[in-house]
Amino acid sequence: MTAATILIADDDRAIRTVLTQALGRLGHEVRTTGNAATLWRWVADGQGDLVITDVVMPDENGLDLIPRIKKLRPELRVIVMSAQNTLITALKAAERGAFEYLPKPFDLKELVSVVERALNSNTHAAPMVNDPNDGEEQLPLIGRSPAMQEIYRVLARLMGTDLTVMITGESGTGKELVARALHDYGKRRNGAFVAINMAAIPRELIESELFGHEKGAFTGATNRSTGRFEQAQGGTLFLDEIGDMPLEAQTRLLRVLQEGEYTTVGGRTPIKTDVRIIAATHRDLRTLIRQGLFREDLFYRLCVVPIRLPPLRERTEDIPLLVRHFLNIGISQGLPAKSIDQGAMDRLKRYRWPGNVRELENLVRRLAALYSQEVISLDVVEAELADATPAAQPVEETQSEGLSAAVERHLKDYFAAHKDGIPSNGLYDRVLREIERPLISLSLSATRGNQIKAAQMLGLNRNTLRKKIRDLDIQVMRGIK
Ligand SMILES: Nc1ncnc2c1ncn2[C@@H]1O[C@H](COP(=O)(O)OP(=O)(O)OP(=O)(O)O)[C@@H](O)[C@H]1O
Repeated sequence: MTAATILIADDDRAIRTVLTQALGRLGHEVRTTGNAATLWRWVADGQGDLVITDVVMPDENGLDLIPRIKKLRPELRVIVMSAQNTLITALKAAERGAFEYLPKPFDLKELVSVVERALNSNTHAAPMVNDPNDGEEQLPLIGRSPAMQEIYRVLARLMGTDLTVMITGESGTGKELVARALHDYGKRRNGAFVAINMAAIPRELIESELFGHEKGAFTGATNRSTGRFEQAQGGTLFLDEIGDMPLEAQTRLLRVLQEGEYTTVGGRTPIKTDVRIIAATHRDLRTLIRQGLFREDLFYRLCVVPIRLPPLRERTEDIPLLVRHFLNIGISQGLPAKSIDQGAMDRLKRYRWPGNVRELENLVRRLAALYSQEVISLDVVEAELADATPAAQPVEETQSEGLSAAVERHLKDYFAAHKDGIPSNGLYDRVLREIERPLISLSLSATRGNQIKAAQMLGLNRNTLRKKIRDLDIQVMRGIK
């Protein structure tokens, strides 16, 4: 990388110092200021090869500066850093033509790599998009955890595109909300957003629901009917619970994705489609593929951009914000204003939330509607959670999850059960033994105790297997299955 002049605007002196040192060490000349006006003066004077700017500064919002910079010097790249870590900030930065958006606190290594990318990539100007959302801001997604930040950044990058997106995540993690945000803030926001849930429609009707049918196409088809593809023309089609789509419908969908046209059920004339597809599932599609229940070719067509929504238990720092958000919704619906004390909040953060944000939303609604106290305390939350727990673990979830997801689930509980989340030393070997023991036992029982066959099946040397059997203290009983 050749030495460049980097202009930095941030009202936080510590950040200016850290960046000056880190970028100076790479041989760049760094100029820093605590306000937007100075930054603008430098840019207008033709100085600098790259701009790094904060959003909230004493004199002007850094995001407002970007369009002016882009107009005057389209080739100048702007990196935005912000502690206003919402989807809207990420979107605005992308829409106004920022090269990259980094939520604060940022990782210095990442910042350096973004700077390198900005300085090395060719300097054609990023496309300018008008900001559709300068007015009232209603955040579409709540949460400022690092996990959600990552989601916002991916969403912001996707806004100018029509790429097919596959959203995975447990039930209630906000998959539909993300699909809607992609539509509402994307290129197709003036078209329709049409959602169809594969699990909620009788299997034999799915094709007709998707593609429409002609009069007389099947018993009961007394009239021509339009399908969701037609309704979503020019907009977005959200295929929810795609893992539940019957194989025949999958084949038809694949053809549509390949050829860009379809025929109605019973119809012959091909109809061109102009629909952006977003699919979602809470199931492990790779397992379904192995079981022959999902087409691998369709999977790759749909999975152009995969987005994994983390379960709520992996972003417990979002819980206070979500609680406040749902309490506010309650107030707007006429429920009394309430707050939650620290003990109760801590308990909510420790709970597993198998039903994720939806479960939290329902709980907060119950708390707001059913309890008279203004401040909700721990005992109330305990009572509500005790009621919720038995039905909370979705059986299907554990049945369809893959091995690595099951191991991950167990390990998370294991970490969480230790003080400060730090288990005692020697964890690696302990965990491997836990996995090796059932693997070897089951292999031996499958081969009726025949160690030669078991070693072959496992792909282990016979002596290695024997040693493992000894070390792991596994009982070998010949002939018993
Ligand atoms: N980040 C979030 N901010 C605010 N509300 C959220 C968030 N995530 C989810 N919700 C709310 O939680 C509920 C469930 O979200 P959504 O229906 O999008 O989940 P899902 O993953 O599609 O669930 P399912 O797989 O069961 O269909 C909705 O009421 C949604 O508004």
